[in-house]
Amino acid sequence: MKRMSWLISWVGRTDHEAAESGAEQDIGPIATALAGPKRYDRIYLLTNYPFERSRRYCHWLQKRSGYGDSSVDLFQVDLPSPIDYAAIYSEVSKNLKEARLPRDDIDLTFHLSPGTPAMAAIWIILAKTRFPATLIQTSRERGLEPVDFFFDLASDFLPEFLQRSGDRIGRLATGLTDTAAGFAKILHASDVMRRHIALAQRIAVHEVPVLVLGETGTGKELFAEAIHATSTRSDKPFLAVNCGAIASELANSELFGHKKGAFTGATANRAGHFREADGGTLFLDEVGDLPPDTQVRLLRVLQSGEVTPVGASAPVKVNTRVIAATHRDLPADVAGGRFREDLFHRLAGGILRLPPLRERGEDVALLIDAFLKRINQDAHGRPEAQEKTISPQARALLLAHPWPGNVRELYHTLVRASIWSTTPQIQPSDVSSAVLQPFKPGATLLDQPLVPGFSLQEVLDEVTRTYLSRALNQAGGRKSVAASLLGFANYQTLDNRMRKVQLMPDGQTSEIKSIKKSDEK
Ligand SMILES: Nc1ncnc2c1ncn2[C@@H]1O[C@H](COP(=O)(O)OP(=O)(O)OP(=O)(O)O)[C@@H](O)[C@H]1O
Repeated sequence: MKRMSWLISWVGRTDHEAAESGAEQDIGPIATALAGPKRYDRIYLLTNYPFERSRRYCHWLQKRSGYGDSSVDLFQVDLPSPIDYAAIYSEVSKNLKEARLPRDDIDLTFHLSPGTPAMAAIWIILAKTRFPATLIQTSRERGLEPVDFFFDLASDFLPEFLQRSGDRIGRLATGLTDTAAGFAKILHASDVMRRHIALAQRIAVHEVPVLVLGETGTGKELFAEAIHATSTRSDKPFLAVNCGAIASELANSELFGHKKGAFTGATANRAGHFREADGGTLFLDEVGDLPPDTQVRLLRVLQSGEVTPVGASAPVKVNTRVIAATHRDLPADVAGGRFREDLFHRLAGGILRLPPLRERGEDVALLIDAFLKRINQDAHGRPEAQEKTISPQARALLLAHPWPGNVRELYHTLVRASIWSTTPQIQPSDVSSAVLQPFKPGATLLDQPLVPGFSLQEVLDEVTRTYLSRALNQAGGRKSVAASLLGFANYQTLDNRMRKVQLMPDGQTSEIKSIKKSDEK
């Protein structure tokens, strides 16, 4: 495909004056640009001067620069003032959109010099965001020169900008009531969460990638779903992928697809998750676990908006928003060379750092009540079910616990406490039995009361689950490493044990999937 090049510019005062004075020296910025070595296919001029005056300028320009009638176009743009930034931005954007820009087959060049400084500033903003373009300027002293800005608006400035404006909105919105629907599932009472929700709502409407950092179980996936549901992509797919659970040799094919025959076992074409989520959002959980070559490919996809399936020669366009998450200390991984710095910046179009539950006591209190209500509702109608309440002493124990597994752990502790308690009111002893702690002689798992409902198998499974999860966490999700930490001969043994105790590859128990289902109701 032959690419065309267009020069786009305002017609400024000095351009008009140059044409009107007929001076040979001072030919004005546009004619100076056209005197350069580059030949454009189209000269696209905007004017906020009387149209007739600018039309006469165009005739002069064509004659002077040797461009034919058909290659110079003039458009009238009405502005209330040539220094009204908002009007310049919206009128120019409208005009360029009407010209069906940006287009793959057209290289745009914006000329900064003609017009007011406000007009130049808007060209820079448009070139760095919605209408990617080369920037040039001209001056009497130096003639034509390119303008280089070594920054990327999305990765260098938006995170800071969003953080600042999000904080401001957060402060203004203390007591926020109009939380967007997608965020309603995120139960919270703390100011810190309110601020994060306000920031996330703001990020949601921007088309930037998002990085969600936080300990396990802090709600990273819940935020990702809410951001998707609040974005313009809400009617398109939301696909969650746990990168830590993908074998490294399959990561490229899983994410970017493959062609039939690309490798042994590739018996059919595969679209890959990027294309499966086309138009929507791809949630890359545990992104820090991606192998180095997949990190390179991911960066390329984010830069170009194209994926090249394994074994394919031609790239395919995709329009997939990425929200990435990890419980790892990603900046430390960048410093240690385990995660690419350029990818980190690219992913961090918006950054959310979700605080652990132990730093938000008000949320624990609210979540206890909300989860207990949900547990009672879920149990309703079962013959053995009893409506449970919680004693003040048991609640105090829950409030004092540090919750290393955060919200997920709190929910499961309440599920266990309500199943294990034999009375309608959950007592402190039920809570201390239900809280999972590292296996130590004398700890609660060894002190379980032998009462109806006790099951030795349940206790053993719980111990197994705890150790498998810890090993998977410590191994960053790599099953073979986790298996050797546990003293298993191979990862198949780990897989078998995980299946037996219903532990999902991401360290969740299968019960948590059922919370997600009930969340979706
Ligand atoms: N503020 C909250 N309100 C209600 N439910 C929550 C909240 N935070 C988390 N949860 C629930 O806790 C569970 C864990 O949350 P989520 O999966 O989003 O955490 P995560 O940070 O992505 O965890 P991981 O790092 O282990 O993948 C989910 O079932 C989620 O619905």
